[in-house]
Amino acid sequence: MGTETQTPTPPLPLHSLEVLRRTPLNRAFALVYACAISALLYRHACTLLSASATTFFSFSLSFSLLLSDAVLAFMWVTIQSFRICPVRRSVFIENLSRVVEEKCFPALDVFICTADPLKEPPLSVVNTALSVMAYDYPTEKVSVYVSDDGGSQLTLFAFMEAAKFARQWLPFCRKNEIEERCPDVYFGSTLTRNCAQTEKMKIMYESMKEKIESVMERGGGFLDDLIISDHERQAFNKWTPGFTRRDHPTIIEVLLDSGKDKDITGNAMPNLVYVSREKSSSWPHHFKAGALNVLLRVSETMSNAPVVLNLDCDMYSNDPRTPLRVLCYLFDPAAASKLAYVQFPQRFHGIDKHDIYGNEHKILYQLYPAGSDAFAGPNYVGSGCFFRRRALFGGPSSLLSSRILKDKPITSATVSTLSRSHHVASCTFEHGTDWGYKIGFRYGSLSEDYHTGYWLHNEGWKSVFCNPDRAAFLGDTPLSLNDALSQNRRWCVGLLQVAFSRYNPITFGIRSMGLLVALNYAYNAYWAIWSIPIIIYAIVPQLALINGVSMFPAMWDPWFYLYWFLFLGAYGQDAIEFTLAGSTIQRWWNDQRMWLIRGVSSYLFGIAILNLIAFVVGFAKLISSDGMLGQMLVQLFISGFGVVNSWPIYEAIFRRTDGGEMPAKITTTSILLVLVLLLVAYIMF
Ligand SMILES: O=c1ccn([C@@H]2O[C@H](COP(=O)(O)OP(=O)(O)O[C@H]3O[C@H](CO)[C@@H](O)[C@H](O)[C@H]3O)[C@@H](O)[C@H]2O)c(=O)[nH]1
Ligand SMILES: [Mn+2]
Repeated sequence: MGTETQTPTPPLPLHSLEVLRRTPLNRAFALVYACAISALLYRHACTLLSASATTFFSFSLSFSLLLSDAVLAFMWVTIQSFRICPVRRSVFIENLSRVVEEKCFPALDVFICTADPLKEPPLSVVNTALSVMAYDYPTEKVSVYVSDDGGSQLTLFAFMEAAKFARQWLPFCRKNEIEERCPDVYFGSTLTRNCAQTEKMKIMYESMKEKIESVMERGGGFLDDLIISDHERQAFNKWTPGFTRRDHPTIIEVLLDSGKDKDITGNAMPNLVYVSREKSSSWPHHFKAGALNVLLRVSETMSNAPVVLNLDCDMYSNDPRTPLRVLCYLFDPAAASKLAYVQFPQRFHGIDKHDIYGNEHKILYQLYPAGSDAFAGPNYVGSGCFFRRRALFGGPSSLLSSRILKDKPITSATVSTLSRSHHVASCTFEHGTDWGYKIGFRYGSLSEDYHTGYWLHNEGWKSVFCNPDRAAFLGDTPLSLNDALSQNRRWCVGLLQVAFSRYNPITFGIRSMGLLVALNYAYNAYWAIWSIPIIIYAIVPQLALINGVSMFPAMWDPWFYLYWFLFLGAYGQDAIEFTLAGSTIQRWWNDQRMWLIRGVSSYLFGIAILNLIAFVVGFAKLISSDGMLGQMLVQLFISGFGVVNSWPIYEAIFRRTDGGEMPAKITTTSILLVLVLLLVAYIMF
């Protein structure tokens, strides 16, 4: 940023970093736990080599246990990178005005991605945009770019309406110092002030909402009666008969131009630009990463702000002062030179009290990022992230063309600007360039966010995790079990694409980022291998239990206590961390349960049923033959634990009738699969 060199050393701190008190405890516990793991692996290795593993069958049994525990041990090691130095950051917005004048604030480009008007209702996308347009930030410095990968008239129409509504909404929020700047949330809350002005505003909002919803019902076909200006009509004429979401020309509409457009009190409006990039079935579009790169280039031809905020369409701003928090880092010369981005956690609204499907992802989005903040910083999670534009164009010490550094007014979208922006949004533009590989958001993984953050850290950039008490952004999260699991599956695929690439965090990352940062990344990259121990522990001990074969140390064996220590130690530490981060035990329980369910579900739902059978049969057998109970306690515990944790699945199968139930086909297939498994096991044991 051009301003960095002129800024004097801050007389007052803009931010601080504090190491959490539990750090020494974490380290000591890690040491003890590491010894316990080593002992266990040693025991497995001995069993494997000893005479008791002579048959192929007993060898496989011991091997499966060794494999499971080796994977668990590996994941445990990666997690220690988050526990070795957890920190908490604070910012002091109140000191900002003494360090920098408002007129020196950098311009801010906000990128909002949407892809499907039916799944992502335009009204909610519009609400996201309005909430950031109303930031407590010099309005003429804010530009909002909306990327519409759905290529939908519905979305464009909604934004035309939003542009009109914003002229009322922005001054209304400032004048009344409203905290909730997402109109839908504000008018939906009980705290709304009852006065004539608020009433008037609410009526305007409702009328916009009705218009947008009525167009949605009509499917967007007949807009004629709702379009008043010729200019608007011209825009919709681009939807010619051959237009589909996969094949269509670029559409760019400047809906608000801060050089020209004023709100009802005469103040400048932010820029608002609708972009639907060219699509052609013969060119790859690279999903969200592709959309973001188009916005990077289109915005470069227009406002070219040095700071870029990226938001998913369902993540509205919940705090108008968020950009000021980011400035606290950008205006600290010591921190800023290598700072690529400031990441706010994804936090969600509408989660039920106990979060039965673990949708909060507290560990992923809040706990572990705070653990990586002492080193290179948190990973980029796709939304709620403020980038320095510069960081997306090569490492901190690489040379750059000067074009990136200049921000400029949108200057009334001249013909030449518009033709340039159409050019950079075309689907052939990137062909033969570094886009997506060396610059911009990175291609090659379904989890483009993880992948991009990974490369920035590899290039030597740093990042900062900012998690204020009042959530900066609030988003939607899948509320049904099926959606939650399919989202997880998509993430796992994207992460594995990195894990199995030449540039994976272990063989490549450790050399380029150092051990601890690479382990931060390895934890995510290898997320999917949790399923190996989870599946093995969900099947093998149960089958053995049903057939009366013992696999674990008996109650009177000292190794028995090692198992308990490892299990309780891991779970206990997890539960303590979770609750210390301000959550409840119920939420933690549900979270760990979803972890197990995720581990098995990408494969088959049948496993849950196996647990139930194993538990019942095993229990009946043990009761009838005394002396066996002590021998098989660990196995019985494992399947009992499985049963308790699979509760939501049983519930979805047997009890739910509210649309969240498990499809009958899946249930039948699972039962058949389990029967086959049981038969095979019976023959083998
Ligand atoms: O071709 C596409 C596909 C998606 N999107 C947008 O990308 C965002 C995220 O997609 P979504 O389907 O909602 O994925 P989620 O699993 O909910 O998103 C999480 O996971 C993604 C990576 O898989 C991250 O990019 C997101 O930020 C993160 O919230 C949404 O705004 C979409 O509109 C596009 O713009 N173009
Ligand atoms: Mn989403």
